[in-house]
Amino acid sequence: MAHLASVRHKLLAESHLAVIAANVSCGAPRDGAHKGPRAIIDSGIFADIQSKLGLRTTIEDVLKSPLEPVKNTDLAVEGMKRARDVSESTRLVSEHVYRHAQQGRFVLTLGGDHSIGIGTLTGMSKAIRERDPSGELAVLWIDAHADINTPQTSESGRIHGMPVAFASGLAQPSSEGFFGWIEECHLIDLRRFVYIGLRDIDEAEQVTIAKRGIKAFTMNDVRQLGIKKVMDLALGHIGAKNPIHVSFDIDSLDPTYASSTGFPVASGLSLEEGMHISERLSDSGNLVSMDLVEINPYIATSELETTINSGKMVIQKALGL
Ligand SMILES: NC(=[NH2+])NCCC[C@H](N)C(=O)O
Repeated sequence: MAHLASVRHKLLAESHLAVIAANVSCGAPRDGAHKGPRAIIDSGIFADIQSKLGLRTTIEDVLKSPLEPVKNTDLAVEGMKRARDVSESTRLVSEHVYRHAQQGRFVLTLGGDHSIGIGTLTGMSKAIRERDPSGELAVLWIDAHADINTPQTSESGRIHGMPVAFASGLAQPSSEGFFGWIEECHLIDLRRFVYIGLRDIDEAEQVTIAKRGIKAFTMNDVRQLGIKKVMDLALGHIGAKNPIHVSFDIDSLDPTYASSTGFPVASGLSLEEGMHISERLSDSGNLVSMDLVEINPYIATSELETTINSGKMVIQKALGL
């Protein structure tokens, strides 16, 4: 039987894979990402994982019925479109993630647009702090986009471009209280945060990354250094002991491997490079949770199978298969 490498982390007490279907698309301008989780689940990936790894696998939907795009809530509140819906759905994601992580389970959250990262990062941060006060959560953000806009800097007002800002405290709750559920104990520390795959960064995001000294490997860096060296440096930056959460946006991959997504950007990671990232994380023994986001079955439908297959491969490698 294959070995679930990540179970080695001391914080993972149970042989239990908690899959959270974050069927949320209100953070993105286009509808459809809320169908991403089912598309992945229906591919049969978990039956495979369960039988090969002997893991108990549970699957939970975050929203009973996905919120429909509602025109009149589409107006921006203090720079955020659909603030109420995204605040509420990410709060639910955070609670689900926290509940499982607190029990020592590996948490895999399927998106959904990337706003759900607000929920996964905050839920994990809180759980890790409680379980091991000396161990701080580290985050690897694999993405074509930096998703670190604040409501003030965002040109689109879409919250899937803001999760890193909300989860790190750079973005503040609105005066009406949206995202007011995020407390100090939920926040991640950007000193233990690394980007890989960036190639479409807004000007204000560039400034934030430089000003905060956030570790970032763009696609140019990946081409110059090679993915192996990039992973050596990323893991070195994080430190050998800290538990790791990886937030993998499918659009980090080149559109050849993943075009069923809302914001594909040319010249991305090859599938092999994506799998290398997962494999290295699994081998580190420190991976405790993962997101796979932004698969949108309504886009490039003829390429959906390829996109899902790419998603499956990066998940399987991360779990040690
Ligand atoms: N998760 C994503 N696909 N993010 C795309 C964000 C695009 C742009 N930077 C924005 O803030 O609107």
